[in-house]
Amino acid sequence: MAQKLFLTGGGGMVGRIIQEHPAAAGWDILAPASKELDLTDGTAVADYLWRNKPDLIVHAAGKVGGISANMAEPVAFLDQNTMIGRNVIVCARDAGIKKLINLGSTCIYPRAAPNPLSEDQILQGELEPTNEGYAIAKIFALRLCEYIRREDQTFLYKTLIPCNLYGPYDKFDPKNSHLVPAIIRKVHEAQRDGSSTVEIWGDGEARREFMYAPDLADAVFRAADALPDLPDCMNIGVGDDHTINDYYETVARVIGWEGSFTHDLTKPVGMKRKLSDTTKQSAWGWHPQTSLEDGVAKTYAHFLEISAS
Ligand SMILES: NC(=O)c1ccc[n+]([C@@H]2O[C@H](COP(=O)([O-])OP(=O)(O)OC[C@H]3O[C@@H](n4cnc5c(N)ncnc54)[C@H](OP(=O)(O)O)[C@@H]3O)[C@@H](O)[C@H]2O)c1
Ligand SMILES: C[C@@H]1O[C@H](OP(=O)(O)OP(=O)(O)OC[C@H]2O[C@@H](n3cnc4c(=O)[nH]c(N)nc43)[C@H](O)[C@@H]2O)[C@@H](O)[C@H](O)[C@@H]1O
Repeated sequence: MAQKLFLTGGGGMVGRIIQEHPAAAGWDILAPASKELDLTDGTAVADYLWRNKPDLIVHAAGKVGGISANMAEPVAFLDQNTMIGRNVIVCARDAGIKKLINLGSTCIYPRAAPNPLSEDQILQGELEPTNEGYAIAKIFALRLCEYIRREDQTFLYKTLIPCNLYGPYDKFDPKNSHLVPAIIRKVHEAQRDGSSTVEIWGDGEARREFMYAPDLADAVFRAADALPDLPDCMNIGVGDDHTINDYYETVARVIGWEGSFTHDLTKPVGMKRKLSDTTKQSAWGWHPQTSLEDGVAKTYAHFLEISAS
């Protein structure tokens, strides 16, 4: 009899990719959309968990977006993600569910923390203002898992802290895109329209670490089978980063567009660098397998599919 997995955020990029991972076939997955189960409704979440009693929860739901979305809606990013995190984690504990994987984000690290960012730097300094609300909500959920474990070690509530992610089912709308899907759309449209230039936000010298989301799904299923051995929180990353300009060059190469780039220095740039320390991940014996070129090519192929449909 397959174990029951309650996956929050099943309709999103990470959630859909988790359900497409080969290991998903070994689980009986419950993945209600927000219209079926609004995770901001604590009573509904408690009722759902008591009725379904999953063996494991993977918490991938949230209000998620890139730098401009975070700057535009700090209240919603803080309020919704805190409510969702509290309801999923506390209601799980109250329902006696013993296994939970919570997804954090490397945006929780102090903006001035020396890179690479290690897990012991959490709360050791001011947060990045452009996504402070979201980061506070992510820190809240991470600490909530740790406190529950501190009160009762039988609750295996652990947090995986992914670096920036991209991949199929990403958000390509400029309103809430992260960098990679934003570049894919801009360069694709420049090629389609015969434009010779594409605009980069900022000077392009900021650095980011982006991991292909299917690699995170692989780490999640590996973690599901190894929860007792995991630390309370662990970065999940590629362990190397590139400048924003490099990402634009890579996407242009993959798409085959040979134009040039301009820089809009009035645009927000966020953290100068956000590279995760993958020492714990390496000790755990896992590393992502997808190169940036391959990941971008697969994401672009998916983008073309959904654009054509
Ligand atoms: N994308 C990144 O670069 C990145 C980096 C690090 C960490 N993460 C983390 O990874 C997780 C997944 O991110 P993602 O990129 O997959 O996000 P996403 O594509 O925006 O998906 C988020 C999902 O959360 C669900 N959701 C939002 N509010 C909800 C509510 N009130 N009730 C129920 N469900 C709700 C949405 O469900 P519906 O579609 O049904 O509304 C959506 O499917 C998040 O925890 C995020 O913080 C993401
Ligand atoms: C993982 C996510 O990281 C997010 O921070 P963050 O990496 O700056 O979020 P991104 O939106 O991926 O921006 C990454 C970097 O790319 C630059 N950039 C250049 N051109 C563009 C563009 O066209 N669109 C976008 N979106 N960026 C662009 C942007 O200025 C910033 O320095 C947080 O806001 C979220 O909360 C979350 O934590």
